[in-house]
Amino acid sequence: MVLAELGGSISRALQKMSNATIIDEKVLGECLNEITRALMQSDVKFEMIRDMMANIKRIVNLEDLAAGHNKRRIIQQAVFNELCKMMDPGKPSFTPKKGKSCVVMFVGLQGSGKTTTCTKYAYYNQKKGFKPALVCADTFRAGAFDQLKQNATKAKIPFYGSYMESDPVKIAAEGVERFKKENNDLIIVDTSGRHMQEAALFEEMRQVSEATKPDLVIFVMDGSIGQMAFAQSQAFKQSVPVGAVIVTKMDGHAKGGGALSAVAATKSPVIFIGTGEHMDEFEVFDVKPFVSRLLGMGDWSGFMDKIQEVVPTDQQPELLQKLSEGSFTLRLMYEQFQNILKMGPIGQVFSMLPGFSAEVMPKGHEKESQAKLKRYMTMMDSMTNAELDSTNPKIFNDSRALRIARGSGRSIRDVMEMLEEYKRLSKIWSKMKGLKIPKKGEMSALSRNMNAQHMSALSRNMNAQHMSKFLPPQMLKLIGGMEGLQSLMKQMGSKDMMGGMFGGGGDK
Ligand SMILES: Nc1nc2c(ncn2[C@@H]2O[C@H](COP(=O)(O)OP(=O)(O)OP(=O)(O)O)[C@@H](O)[C@H]2O)c(=O)[nH]1
Repeated sequence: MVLAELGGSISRALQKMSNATIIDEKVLGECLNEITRALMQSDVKFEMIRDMMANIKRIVNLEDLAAGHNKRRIIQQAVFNELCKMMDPGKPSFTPKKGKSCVVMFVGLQGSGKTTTCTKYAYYNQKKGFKPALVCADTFRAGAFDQLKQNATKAKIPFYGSYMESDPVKIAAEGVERFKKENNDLIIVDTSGRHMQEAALFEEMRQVSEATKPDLVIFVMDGSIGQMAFAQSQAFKQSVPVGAVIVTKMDGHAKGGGALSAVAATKSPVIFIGTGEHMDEFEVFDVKPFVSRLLGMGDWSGFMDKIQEVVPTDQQPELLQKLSEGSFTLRLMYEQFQNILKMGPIGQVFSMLPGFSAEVMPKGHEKESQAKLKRYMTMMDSMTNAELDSTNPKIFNDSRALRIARGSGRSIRDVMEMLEEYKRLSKIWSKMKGLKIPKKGEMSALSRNMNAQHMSALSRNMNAQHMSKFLPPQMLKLIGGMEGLQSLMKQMGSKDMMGGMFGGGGDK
């Protein structure tokens, strides 16, 4: 089961529970059993699932929850929090600082994707303004140096290695010294891949670590190693001070559950995931937005960042205004599809939108998904202005549907499918109704003075008082007024309040 499917299964279990008239022990038990099954199928370690379930049951004590309490929301929130807790060791990893020389050492099993990931990491940070350099201390695999050299040259990153020298400790120490002298602020050391049984190679890795004194050791693991992940990452942690994890090959059929085990075994956070063989197929990993996206709840701050990036500045206030009025029209959907098509890695963007999970837009199916959007847009091109600006899907009677189908060369069934999609999205996005937005002029001033990072920092730094001003009154009431909001923000960390609150998988 790939992670997107895991998210889908958990969302469905929660949805099934939400559809029940009364939530009693039986309904809750069934929901938790389904979630347990889904996690087991994703290779999550049994002990972790057991603890997660015990915690949820402790938080959601149905007997203690008075009738007025919103049990659905409390259960969904508990599942969300526990999933986050599983992936969050509670302490951030070391982050390199520009202009200050730092050494990052990569370790991992043979073939896990270490060498590829070293270059991706260097390339990513180079784009952020660092001066990275690569040192190849993998003298074990013939061809490792060539591979690193080739990748480094492509990305114009300086590198160091040797065809002659067979002592990795010596190469590592020399490389680090040289790049320190050359004022490179991010010196990345690639080491040989190991098998768990090879005690001598583990010793060698320990010596490289001693010689280079890394500020951060990153454990690279293949996302598909499943149940073995716990023991393997633990073995690495026992030899070198692993401080962060990168999970690779998350684009394939990786079950991904092993990643959670690696977090538990190394007590270190996952900081990036690899999603392909190419240099830029590399994503920052952030727990709450990830879980939010996994469950199809959207990643509001990520989405806001994307809006800042791609929606033309003068269209931003209008979009937010319309959303705040709750008038999600077909025209708005059309415009959003247009923006999405412009935004690039469509799967990524889609999963940030409330209502779309990664399951809806699976990686590898981007072409089909793009074609679908274009098909919908062609049908919308055959609509009248009144139809596009209406918020009432009931106006689409048989004769209108037939006209649109004929006009666009599609079948009535296609038109119906597109209208169903509109209804589904409209329901989700209507939760934005009442969203307080900056006044006219303020938004463009805001965009002029702020970049995407500022925007997400803004939503991160909001306190409950600020947040309450942005919430529709009925939503504030639903979560128990200011007091409820404060405790919810404490539980979630304010960063993803918006994603959680406006998300599709949220309250019912
Ligand atoms: N699909 C996919 N392939 C990846 C990813 N990361 C690495 N690979 C591929 O995995 C294979 C092994 O990657 P390497 O970087 O050579 O692995 P390594 O861990 O350095 O190998 P050793 O030096 O033998 O330990 C290569 O074919 C890479 O292209 C990823 O995120 N997705």
